[in-house]
Amino acid sequence: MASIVYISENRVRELLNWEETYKSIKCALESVSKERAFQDKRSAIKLGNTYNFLFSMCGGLSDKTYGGLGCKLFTYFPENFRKNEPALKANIFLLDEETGSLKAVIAAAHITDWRTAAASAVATKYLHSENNNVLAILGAGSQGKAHAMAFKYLFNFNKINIWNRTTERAKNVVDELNQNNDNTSANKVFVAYDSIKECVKDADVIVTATSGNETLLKLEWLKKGVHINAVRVNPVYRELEDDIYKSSDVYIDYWEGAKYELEGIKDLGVEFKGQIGDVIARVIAPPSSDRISVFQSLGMPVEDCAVARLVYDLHIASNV
Ligand SMILES: NC(=O)C1=CN([C@@H]2O[C@H](COP(=O)(O)OP(=O)(O)OC[C@H]3O[C@@H](n4cnc5c(N)ncnc54)[C@H](O)[C@@H]3O)[C@@H](O)[C@H]2O)C=CC1
Ligand SMILES: O=C([O-])C1=[NH+]CCC1
Repeated sequence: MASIVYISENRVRELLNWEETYKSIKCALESVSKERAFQDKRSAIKLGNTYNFLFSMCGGLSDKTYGGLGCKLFTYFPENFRKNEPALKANIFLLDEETGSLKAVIAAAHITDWRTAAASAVATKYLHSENNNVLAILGAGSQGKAHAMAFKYLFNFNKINIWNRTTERAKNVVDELNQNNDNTSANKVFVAYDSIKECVKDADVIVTATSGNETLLKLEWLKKGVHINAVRVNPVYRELEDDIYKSSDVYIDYWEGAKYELEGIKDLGVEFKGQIGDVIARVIAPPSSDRISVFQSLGMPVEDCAVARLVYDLHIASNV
């Protein structure tokens, strides 16, 4: 029996790059439109009388380059910050597609950040073709930071505004991103804001990536034709006010998840236009440029399979 490979968070960080992550996630998103994705909604188990959860996301993606079979197990323990530990801990179990044997266990917190940011980037590419000058990000946590890096790299926005509930955190993240981007330029690309209204005022694209229960974004603040990637996943609380959903073209990643996790948005009378993969595959049209578009992201099991396969192949190729 072949030995089982373990790939740590540090090793994943060394291996991943935005070009390949983007391509693997585009493949995963498109696969739902081409019957190459085998997956269901994520399962969630509440752990007794706590706010702790254990989730699983299992599936298979059929593709020569990015195909994989696997399952991501992750926990969300919101009180972990008291122990100086991240709330989300994740591992992907990658299985052999021929035999079902376990091939690798891959630490997946970084994968989750990067693949989610890459999914927003693919959605932005296919739903919003023009004017990528100013990006606004609400939330300077792991997702907010990964989105800032991905969108700078993949689109080259001239200005990336970042708001966080505590401005101190937004400033720290902005300083770190500017340092890594270009230490010498007087015009810094990343700018911290303490007002959401000011942060999004000139934005062509917006990302919302917080974990609070408040509605953050108002329709009256938005530019015509703006594209929004709404990353927060919660069946009850939403970061965008209801009027935004009602006045926009709303796209999703996969129907199986949306049926269960996005009921609250459907209850507003919003009809989803379809899956991003259907736009990539030209089964449905993208929105017209004067409409507000929303990508309501849930995160799909096959995204994890695609990036796990990528990480595994890169690890094996550079480990000989
Ligand atoms: N769509 C997808 O595929 C995925 C979505 N997510 C979602 O992304 C969101 C962010 O996750 P992470 O960045 O990993 O978390 P994190 O814990 O690193 O960051 C959370 C952010 O939310 C902010 N926040 C907390 N309470 C707030 C409030 N009441 N008002 C405004 N901001 C508040 C914090 O300041 C922080 O910036 C979560 O809602 C999570 O469910 C996470 C992974 C994948
Ligand atoms: O797809 C994913 O991994 C997650 N979605 C929401 C929290 C984590």
